[in-house]
Amino acid sequence: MTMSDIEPTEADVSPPEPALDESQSVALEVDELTKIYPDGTVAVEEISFSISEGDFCVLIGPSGCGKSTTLHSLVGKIPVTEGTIRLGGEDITDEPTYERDIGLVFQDFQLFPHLTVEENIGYGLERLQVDADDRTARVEDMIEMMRLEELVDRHPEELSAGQKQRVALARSMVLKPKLLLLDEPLGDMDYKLQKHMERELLRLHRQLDTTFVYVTHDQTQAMRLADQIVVMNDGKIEQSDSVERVYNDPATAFVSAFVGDSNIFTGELTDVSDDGSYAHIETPLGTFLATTANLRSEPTSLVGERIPFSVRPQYLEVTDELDNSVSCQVEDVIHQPGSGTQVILEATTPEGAAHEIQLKSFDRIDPTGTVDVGWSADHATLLEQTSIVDGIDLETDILGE
Ligand SMILES: Nc1ncnc2c1ncn2[C@@H]1O[C@H](COP(=O)(O)OP(=O)(O)OP(=O)(O)O)[C@@H](O)[C@H]1O
Repeated sequence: MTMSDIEPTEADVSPPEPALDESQSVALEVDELTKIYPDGTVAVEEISFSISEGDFCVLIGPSGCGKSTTLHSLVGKIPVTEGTIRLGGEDITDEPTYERDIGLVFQDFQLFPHLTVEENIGYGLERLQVDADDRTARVEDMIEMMRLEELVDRHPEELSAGQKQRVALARSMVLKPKLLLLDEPLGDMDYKLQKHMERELLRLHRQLDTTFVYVTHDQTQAMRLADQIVVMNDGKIEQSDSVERVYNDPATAFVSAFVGDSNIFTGELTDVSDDGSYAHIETPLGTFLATTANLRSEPTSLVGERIPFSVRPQYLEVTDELDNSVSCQVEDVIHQPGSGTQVILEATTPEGAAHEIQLKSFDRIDPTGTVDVGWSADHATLLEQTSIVDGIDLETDILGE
């Protein structure tokens, strides 16, 4: 089979969109930030990203990847080792916390227990010696916006988790910061309350028109909230992009596996089409055609190398008429009301090794049958290699040698 024998069935490879809308101005710019703790731990290493004004940016990544270190560096709670932080164009890297114009809402809210809701909200303005009339007007505005009118005289111990969160937000927002940082503020809430508070946060974000940076390790929450997602892994940034691009065009194998479900195949890149858009990957399950659109390296420089590609479950179809197909045994059919059916399949290599494949289907699938599963080359995204994904070694555990 030569490359020219195969034309992709869906030639809808659109050029990559810019991560940031260029009509918006940049609120925050982090450039080559490194933090090494006194014991020598390199918590973040040369990370760079920027956020447009008014955007809701979510920082995600597994535990220990450096999210809190990044947040605490932004707010000035810890000194950075190298790099610069700019807010609204101004270098704030060495400024003290109170001069940074950045608000921070903690997971446990850290409200003052001896103060009422109203006093908690007004506390920062009083410390800044804002005059009494202005202070009263701003606190009243916040109370109205956060729908806290009925609760102004209560103390924090008399509030629910959701109400505490609204007070914590009000206390930060009344100071009109340029940037609001939220450190897993919904982490301890039950599922239903979390969903409710997510909607509240989105409403407030729209109303306040402030730039938000929100930290979580919950990727589904990130997808619901974010305009922009920064995916971190092991102290580095894997991808900083719009939600759509992180999901549909993951830059690395780590992003593909961490954000949403994906099928990852690994094999040797054997040849590249004349225009460089597609490549053949020879895997133990067969040779597949995949798009090179997301590769950072020149595709021809990867000929002969082992490289993964990913296909999202919704892009697999029960057919042998697309660019790629493989015969699979149906292992499990899980019906999910409202969102179709998730099918777990198993493809077996000639050597007898099994490879699990997931697909979403609205068709009826015989739970005991064998099916041909196919996907177009444009939905098979070649990825830059990251060797460890959530403890899975792509080289040895997924279609390894
Ligand atoms: N004060 C410190 N001294 C030394 N190492 C630290 C310190 N604080 C954090 N670390 C280390 O730095 C790395 C990044 O930690 P960080 O808390 O930023 O990660 P995280 O992504 O926020 O994790 P989690 O989601 O679990 O909160 C980890 O290896 C952690 O052990």
